[in-house]
Amino acid sequence: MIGLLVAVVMGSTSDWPVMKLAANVLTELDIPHKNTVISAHRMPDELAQFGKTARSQGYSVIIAGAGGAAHLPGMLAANTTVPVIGVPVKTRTLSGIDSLLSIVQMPAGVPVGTTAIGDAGATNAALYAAEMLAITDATVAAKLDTYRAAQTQKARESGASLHE
Ligand SMILES: Nc1c(C(=O)O)ncn1[C@@H]1O[C@H](COP(=O)(O)O)[C@@H](O)[C@H]1O
Repeated sequence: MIGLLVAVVMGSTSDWPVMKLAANVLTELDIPHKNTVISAHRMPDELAQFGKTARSQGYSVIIAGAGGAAHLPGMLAANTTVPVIGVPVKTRTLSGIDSLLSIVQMPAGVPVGTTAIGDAGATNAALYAAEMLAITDATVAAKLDTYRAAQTQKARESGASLHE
Protein backbone atom coordinates (compact mmCIF):
# COMPACT_ATOMS: atom_id res chain seq x y z
CA MET A 1 0.00 0.00 0.00
CA ILE A 2 2.97 2.29 -0.61
CA GLY A 3 2.05 5.86 -1.51
CA LEU A 4 -1.42 5.65 -0.03
CA LEU A 5 -1.03 8.12 2.76
CA VAL A 6 -3.72 10.20 4.42
CA ALA A 7 -2.96 13.44 6.24
CA VAL A 8 -5.11 14.17 9.29
CA VAL A 9 -4.59 17.88 9.84
CA MET A 10 -6.22 19.98 12.55
CA GLY A 11 -6.11 23.63 13.55
CA SER A 12 -5.26 22.94 17.18
CA THR A 13 -4.59 20.11 19.59
CA SER A 14 -7.97 21.02 21.10
CA ASP A 15 -9.51 19.42 17.97
CA TRP A 16 -7.83 16.07 18.68
CA PRO A 17 -10.69 14.51 20.71
CA VAL A 18 -12.77 14.76 17.51
CA MET A 19 -10.06 14.21 14.92
CA LYS A 20 -8.70 11.14 16.67
CA LEU A 21 -11.91 9.38 15.59
CA ALA A 22 -10.75 9.81 11.99
CA ALA A 23 -7.27 8.59 12.90
CA ASN A 24 -8.75 5.58 14.73
CA VAL A 25 -10.76 4.50 11.68
CA LEU A 26 -7.69 4.82 9.45
CA THR A 27 -5.73 2.68 11.92
CA GLU A 28 -8.52 0.10 11.97
CA LEU A 29 -8.40 -0.05 8.17
CA ASP A 30 -4.57 -0.27 8.15
CA ILE A 31 -4.26 2.93 6.14
CA PRO A 32 -0.98 4.80 6.74
CA HIS A 33 -1.66 8.28 8.01
CA LYS A 34 0.01 11.17 9.73
CA ASN A 35 -1.64 13.45 12.31
CA THR A 36 -0.49 17.07 12.27
CA VAL A 37 -1.46 20.43 13.75
CA ILE A 38 -1.33 23.23 11.20
CA SER A 39 -3.32 26.44 11.55
CA ALA A 40 -4.00 28.66 8.57
CA HIS A 41 -4.32 31.58 10.94
CA ARG A 42 -1.48 30.89 13.34
CA MET A 43 0.97 29.11 11.00
CA PRO A 44 0.33 30.55 7.51
CA ASP A 45 3.82 29.77 6.17
CA GLU A 46 3.68 26.12 7.29
CA LEU A 47 0.19 25.81 5.86
CA ALA A 48 1.27 26.98 2.40
CA GLN A 49 4.36 24.76 2.52
CA PHE A 50 2.32 21.72 3.58
CA GLY A 51 -0.25 22.27 0.84
CA LYS A 52 2.30 22.88 -1.90
CA THR A 53 4.31 19.75 -1.04
CA ALA A 54 1.40 17.46 -0.08
CA ARG A 55 1.41 15.45 -3.31
CA SER A 56 5.18 15.08 -3.46
CA GLN A 57 5.15 13.94 0.18
CA GLY A 58 2.92 11.07 -0.91
CA TYR A 59 -0.42 12.22 0.44
CA SER A 60 -3.40 10.93 -1.52
CA VAL A 61 -6.11 12.54 0.61
CA ILE A 62 -6.10 15.27 3.26
CA ILE A 63 -8.62 15.28 6.11
CA ALA A 64 -8.69 18.73 7.68
CA GLY A 65 -10.64 19.52 10.85
CA ALA A 66 -11.05 22.93 12.42
CA GLY A 67 -13.50 24.88 14.55
CA GLY A 68 -14.93 28.38 14.50
CA ALA A 69 -13.54 30.47 11.64
CA ALA A 70 -12.44 27.20 10.06
CA HIS A 71 -10.39 28.38 7.11
CA LEU A 72 -7.89 25.52 7.34
CA PRO A 73 -9.55 23.08 4.90
CA GLY A 74 -10.19 25.77 2.30
CA MET A 75 -6.70 27.22 2.53
CA LEU A 76 -5.16 23.76 2.23
CA ALA A 77 -7.31 23.17 -0.85
CA ALA A 78 -6.11 26.51 -2.22
CA ASN A 79 -2.55 25.21 -2.09
CA THR A 80 -2.97 21.69 -3.49
CA THR A 81 -5.02 19.53 -5.83
CA VAL A 82 -4.84 16.58 -3.42
CA PRO A 83 -8.49 16.11 -2.39
CA VAL A 84 -9.38 17.79 0.90
CA ILE A 85 -12.17 16.57 3.18
CA GLY A 86 -13.18 19.22 5.70
CA VAL A 87 -14.49 18.31 9.15
CA PRO A 88 -16.35 21.08 11.02
CA VAL A 89 -15.38 20.76 14.69
CA LYS A 90 -18.15 21.53 17.18
CA THR A 91 -17.69 24.80 19.07
CA ARG A 92 -19.00 25.87 22.47
CA THR A 93 -20.28 29.24 21.29
CA LEU A 94 -22.12 28.33 18.06
CA SER A 95 -22.27 24.51 18.21
CA GLY A 96 -20.15 24.10 15.08
CA ILE A 97 -22.53 25.92 12.74
CA ASP A 98 -19.77 28.52 12.45
CA SER A 99 -17.25 25.79 11.50
CA LEU A 100 -19.66 24.20 9.02
CA LEU A 101 -20.46 27.45 7.25
CA SER A 102 -16.78 28.41 7.14
CA ILE A 103 -15.91 25.16 5.38
CA VAL A 104 -18.84 24.27 3.17
CA GLN A 105 -19.37 27.27 0.93
CA MET A 106 -16.20 27.20 -1.16
CA PRO A 107 -15.98 29.27 -4.33
CA ALA A 108 -16.15 27.34 -7.61
CA GLY A 109 -12.72 26.08 -8.62
CA VAL A 110 -11.38 25.15 -5.17
CA PRO A 111 -13.30 22.13 -3.87
CA VAL A 112 -13.51 20.91 -0.28
CA GLY A 113 -15.72 17.89 0.51
CA THR A 114 -17.46 18.82 3.75
CA THR A 115 -18.71 16.32 6.34
CA ALA A 116 -21.24 16.60 9.16
CA ILE A 117 -20.23 18.49 12.31
CA GLY A 118 -18.21 16.70 14.97
CA ASP A 119 -17.68 13.02 15.77
CA ALA A 120 -19.75 11.52 12.96
CA GLY A 121 -18.07 13.88 10.51
CA ALA A 122 -14.59 12.83 11.60
CA THR A 123 -15.48 9.14 11.36
CA ASN A 124 -17.05 9.56 7.95
CA ALA A 125 -14.12 11.65 6.71
CA ALA A 126 -11.84 8.66 7.29
CA LEU A 127 -14.29 6.25 5.67
CA TYR A 128 -14.70 8.55 2.68
CA ALA A 129 -10.92 8.86 2.34
CA ALA A 130 -10.72 5.06 2.43
CA GLU A 131 -13.39 4.82 -0.26
CA MET A 132 -11.30 7.11 -2.47
CA LEU A 133 -8.22 4.94 -1.93
CA ALA A 134 -10.28 1.81 -2.56
CA ILE A 135 -10.92 2.95 -6.15
CA THR A 136 -7.44 1.65 -6.96
CA ASP A 137 -6.61 -0.50 -3.93
CA ALA A 138 -8.40 -3.83 -3.54
CA THR A 139 -6.99 -4.38 -0.04
CA VAL A 140 -8.60 -1.19 1.24
CA ALA A 141 -11.85 -2.12 -0.56
CA ALA A 142 -11.89 -5.49 1.24
CA LYS A 143 -11.27 -3.82 4.60
CA LEU A 144 -14.15 -1.45 3.96
CA ASP A 145 -16.42 -4.42 3.21
CA THR A 146 -15.39 -6.02 6.51
CA TYR A 147 -15.97 -2.75 8.39
CA ARG A 148 -19.45 -2.40 6.88
CA ALA A 149 -20.36 -6.01 7.62
CA ALA A 150 -19.31 -5.63 11.27
CA GLN A 151 -21.37 -2.46 11.56
CA THR A 152 -24.44 -4.19 10.12
CA GLN A 153 -23.99 -7.12 12.50
CA LYS A 154 -23.71 -4.76 15.47
CA ALA A 155 -26.87 -2.90 14.45
CA ARG A 156 -28.78 -6.20 14.08
CA GLU A 157 -27.62 -7.38 17.48
CA SER A 158 -28.55 -4.09 19.16
CA GLY A 159 -32.02 -4.32 17.64
CA ALA A 160 -32.38 -7.96 18.73
CA SER A 161 -31.45 -7.03 22.32
CA LEU A 162 -34.74 -5.08 22.59
CA HIS A 163 -36.66 -8.35 22.30
CA GLU A 164 -34.78 -10.17 25.06
N1 LIG B 1 -10.15 27.29 12.70
C1 LIG B 1 -8.91 27.30 13.15
C2 LIG B 1 -7.73 27.52 12.42
C3 LIG B 1 -7.67 27.72 10.97
O1 LIG B 1 -8.70 27.58 10.29
O2 LIG B 1 -6.58 28.02 10.47
N2 LIG B 1 -6.70 27.46 13.26
C4 LIG B 1 -7.17 27.17 14.48
N3 LIG B 1 -8.51 27.08 14.41
C5 LIG B 1 -9.44 26.64 15.44
O3 LIG B 1 -9.49 27.39 16.60
C6 LIG B 1 -10.14 26.58 17.57
C7 LIG B 1 -9.64 26.94 18.94
O4 LIG B 1 -8.27 26.63 19.02
P1 LIG B 1 -7.51 26.70 20.44
O5 LIG B 1 -8.19 25.67 21.32
O6 LIG B 1 -6.08 26.32 20.12
O7 LIG B 1 -7.65 28.11 20.93
C8 LIG B 1 -9.88 25.13 17.18
O8 LIG B 1 -11.10 24.45 16.95
C9 LIG B 1 -9.07 25.27 15.92
O9 LIG B 1 -9.41 24.32 14.91
